[in-house]
Amino acid sequence: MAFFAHQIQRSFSSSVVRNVVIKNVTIIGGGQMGAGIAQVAASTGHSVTLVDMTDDILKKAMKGIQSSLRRVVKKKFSDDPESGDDFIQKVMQNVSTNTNPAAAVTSSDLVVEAIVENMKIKQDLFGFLDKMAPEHTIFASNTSSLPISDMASATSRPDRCGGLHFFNPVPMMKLVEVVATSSTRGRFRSLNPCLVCPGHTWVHQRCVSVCHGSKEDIDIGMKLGAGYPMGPFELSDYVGLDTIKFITDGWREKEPDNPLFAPSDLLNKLVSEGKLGKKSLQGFYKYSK
Ligand SMILES: CC(=O)CC(=O)SCCNC(=O)CCNC(=O)[C@H](O)C(C)(C)COP(=O)(O)OP(=O)(O)OC[C@H]1O[C@@H](n2cnc3c(N)ncnc32)[C@H](O)[C@@H]1OP(=O)(O)O
Ligand SMILES: NC(=O)C1=CN([C@@H]2O[C@H](COP(=O)(O)OP(=O)(O)OC[C@H]3O[C@@H](n4cnc5c(N)ncnc54)[C@H](O)[C@@H]3O)[C@@H](O)[C@H]2O)C=CC1
Repeated sequence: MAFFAHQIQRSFSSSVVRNVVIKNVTIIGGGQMGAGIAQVAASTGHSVTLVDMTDDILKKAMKGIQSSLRRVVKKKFSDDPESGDDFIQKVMQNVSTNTNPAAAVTSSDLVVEAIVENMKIKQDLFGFLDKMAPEHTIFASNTSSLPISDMASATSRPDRCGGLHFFNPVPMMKLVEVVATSSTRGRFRSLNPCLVCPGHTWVHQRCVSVCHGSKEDIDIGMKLGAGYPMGPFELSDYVGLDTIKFITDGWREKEPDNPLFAPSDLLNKLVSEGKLGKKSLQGFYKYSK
């Protein structure tokens, strides 16, 4: 988890940004990714404001952070549970919540958006926050698939916009893709200038081909045969089927003839029924709370 501070501060190295000390971090979107990013930022001593649309969502996010921290301290403080409790308390004190994004960015050094995977909604958010946040504030997106430069174009600070693509579950995954744009490249140090994660096509292909084999067989085969921790259907449920659909629909718009992005009736059906995966307790599989 020390990764967060280290990674962020080393990555944003434009002349505008180089001397900014990142202390106050605002995360917009308190879903599975936003809550995880808030957790790692708070665990590394940052003062975090987590923003979402309702208090209920934020309450759920805070509960999720607390239970994830309990899992973390069980290992980290296995010999000293009291220190583990202190750690959880300190981290939780570093996180506040707000349903008003304008108020949440007034003293922010870094904003990370982790809202729905939709360009228009992300652009509207960046455009709005641009008017509210101080000049030095860096805007980052956790997008899985959308071009950062298109989001940056909605702001007056394209040289201070980038991608910070965390992986799910954030507290466990050590990889963060740092995405530069043409305005930041050279000045914005990028660890891995990967713009799009082609792994999703693989997941998508499996969705299209489920009619040729059971999902259970495919998942078990990939776990036993390829050593993956989750099979493609389990992983899709874990990521969220709405997110998977947003990603693949976006790619199809760009490359309508590419068979890799052909629509999946099964995926569309599940999403239209509100079966979004683990977060809604039903997707390809059923889950209990
Ligand atoms: C969509 C995008 O744009 C990009 C993406 O993110 S794609 C998705 C990338 N993520 C992956 O591929 C995840 C693949 N899955 C995995 O790595 C693993 O299944 C997993 C780490 C999620 C869970 O591991 P597991 O062995 O299957 O289950 P489980 O036993 O519950 O967890 C293993 C450990 O991780 C811990 N853990 C799991 N999730 C956690 C969380 N959210 N917070 C804290 N700890 C967690 C557990 O407490 C457990 O700890 P112990 O070893 O001490 O028991
Ligand atoms: N789920 C995953 O495995 C991964 C997702 N991502 C990306 O992270 C982003 C978020 O994904 P998830 O956390 O899975 O989604 P999610 O559906 O769990 O959470 C999104 C949250 O954003 C909130 N929200 C939506 N619009 C908002 C707005 N205008 N203002 C404030 N809050 C708003 C929603 O209420 C919801 O709580 C997406 O861009 C996704 O592509 C990136 C890596 C992995």
